[in-house]
Parts: sequence; C-alpha cells; structure tokens
Amino acid sequence: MVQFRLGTRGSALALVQAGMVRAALCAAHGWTEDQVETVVIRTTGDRVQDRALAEIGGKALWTRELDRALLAGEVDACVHSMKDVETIRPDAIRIAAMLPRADVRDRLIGAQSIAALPHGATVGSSSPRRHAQLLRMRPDLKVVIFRGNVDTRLAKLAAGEVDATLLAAAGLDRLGRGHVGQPIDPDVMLPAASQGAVGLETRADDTNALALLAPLDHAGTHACVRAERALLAGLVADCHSPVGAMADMDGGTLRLRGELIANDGAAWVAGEMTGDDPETLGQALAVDLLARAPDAVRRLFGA
Ligand SMILES: NCc1[nH]cc(CCC(=O)O)c1CC(=O)O
Repeated sequence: MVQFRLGTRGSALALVQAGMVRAALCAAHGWTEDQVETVVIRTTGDRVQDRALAEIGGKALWTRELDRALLAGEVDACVHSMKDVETIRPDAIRIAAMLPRADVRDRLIGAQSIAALPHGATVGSSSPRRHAQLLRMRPDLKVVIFRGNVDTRLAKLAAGEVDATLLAAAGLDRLGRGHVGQPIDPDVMLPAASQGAVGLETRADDTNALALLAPLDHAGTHACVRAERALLAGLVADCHSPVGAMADMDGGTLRLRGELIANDGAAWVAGEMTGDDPETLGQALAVDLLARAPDAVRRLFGA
C-alpha cells in the first residue's frame, strides 16, 4: 500500500533527487520502495526553454504547478532544489525538511579556470549571478543566455555553441558527472542561496506528513538554507537576482557570506556575519549590505 506520495519535476536531476528522498523515507520508516509513489508534475520552467528565465517575468516557474498539486492534496510533499524555490512561500506551505547539503560550489566546464579562459571567450549562463560574477572578474568575456537541463547544456558546449559554461557541482554529481568541470572556490565565485540543497515542502497543517518528514531533516543544512533565504528576503531578492549567498557552520555558530553585484560586474558589495539565529543573521546581513551598496547595486533591489 502506498504510504506517501511525492511530487517532483520530471527532469533527470529532479528524478534523482526524488529517488534520494524516497530512499531516505524508506530507511526512516522501514517502507519498501513501492510504498512511496513518485508523482511527476510538469512545470512552466520545464516547458519554456528558449528565453532567459528572468525574462519570462513569471515567478514560481519551477514551483507553481507543484504547489497546486500539494494544496489540492494530490501529493503529500514536494521535492525541490531549494535554489529554485521562491523566497516568499504561501502560508499554507511549509518547508518541512532539508537533506544534507551536497557540494555547494559552481563548476566551470570548458576551461581550467576563469582566469584561463581565452580573451573574449563566450560563456553560456542564464544566471544573473554567474553573469555578473564572470564580468566582474573578466569584463572581456561574452556571457550569453544558455538554458536547458544539464545534458542539453553539455551537448551545446560540446557542439561549440559556447567556449565554457558554469553548472552547480551538486547537479553534476547527482547525475553521475562528478568528473565534469573544475570546481570554483566560493571565495572566487560565491554560490547562489540554497545551492546544493534538496528540500521537502508539505502542507503547513499536515501534521502526519510533517512527522513523517521530520527524521529526514539535516539540521545544519536547514539552518544554513534558512539564513541564506532570510538574506534574500531582506533584499527582496530571489534566485534571479545577482546575489551570492552561502552559510556554513563553524562549530555551533552560523557564518553567512553574501554579495550583491551590478549586472555588468562593475560595482558590488560583499560582507560576512556570524550569529546563532538564521533569520536574524540573514536579515542583519541584508541591512548591512544594502547600507554599504554602491548606488548601481542598491537600485537593483526593492528595499
Ligand atoms: N537553476 C537550475 C538549478 N537548480 C538547481 C540546480 C543544481 C542543483 C542544486 O544546486 O542543488 C540547477 C542547475 C545549475 O544551477 O547548474
């Protein structure tokens, strides 16, 4: 008998991540695999492949249809790459658990390092953060929109459409492509908020699902993701904003790093704070960064 229905996108990466959650649920509750049903839900982000995501104008590109299925009771929880989950969530939906975080870094594919890219090289990326970070280091680069799932992007790179691209290490690793590309140190390229984290959302009032998901929660990862998301909230930013954010745990203390970069990479502000409460820490760093941001950067944010 099915004990739990798990909503997921249908991309190869999403299905691997859903499989990780299914395995964790089975291990926690002594279920067999057939007791967790995976329900594949197609999202707007999966349909629209030819424009920069930021241009489609829509928010919730990866979550709207999953939210609907969750709230309609068609699934008990949804699996998400937390990086793609909006900063502000509906009150009726609760982030219930976070799997242990994978490699948080970006990987460069097509060159040994950003410094080693030939003058004027074309780099494919549709992430405003990576775009701005690349131009800050290398104003000579041509950064072009590059979309599609991981395999599509690697195929476009192999076909010579671009000289190089950047992808999250976590996604590559989960797809069995751990050998692809060179990891970029976070000091060189601060990752996106929640990068490498897989989270589970359920209905806020579903006490049964919340209890079943509780043993899957990795408290350290959850605290880091909370702090990073609180920074985005304080900036009125989302995953389409040119923001780097990364928390880690130093002993019992949270350390949060953040940076805001103008789209052309010519102006930026960066900072770091430590604290115990993730929300307080994220909010405080947002206030600090906005207070110190050059005009060209501050104007990008709603605060
Ligand atoms: N925006 C797409 C997206 N969302 C999550 C991942 C990778 C997996 C992760 O960060 O957990 C990716 C691809 C990428 O940025 O390379």
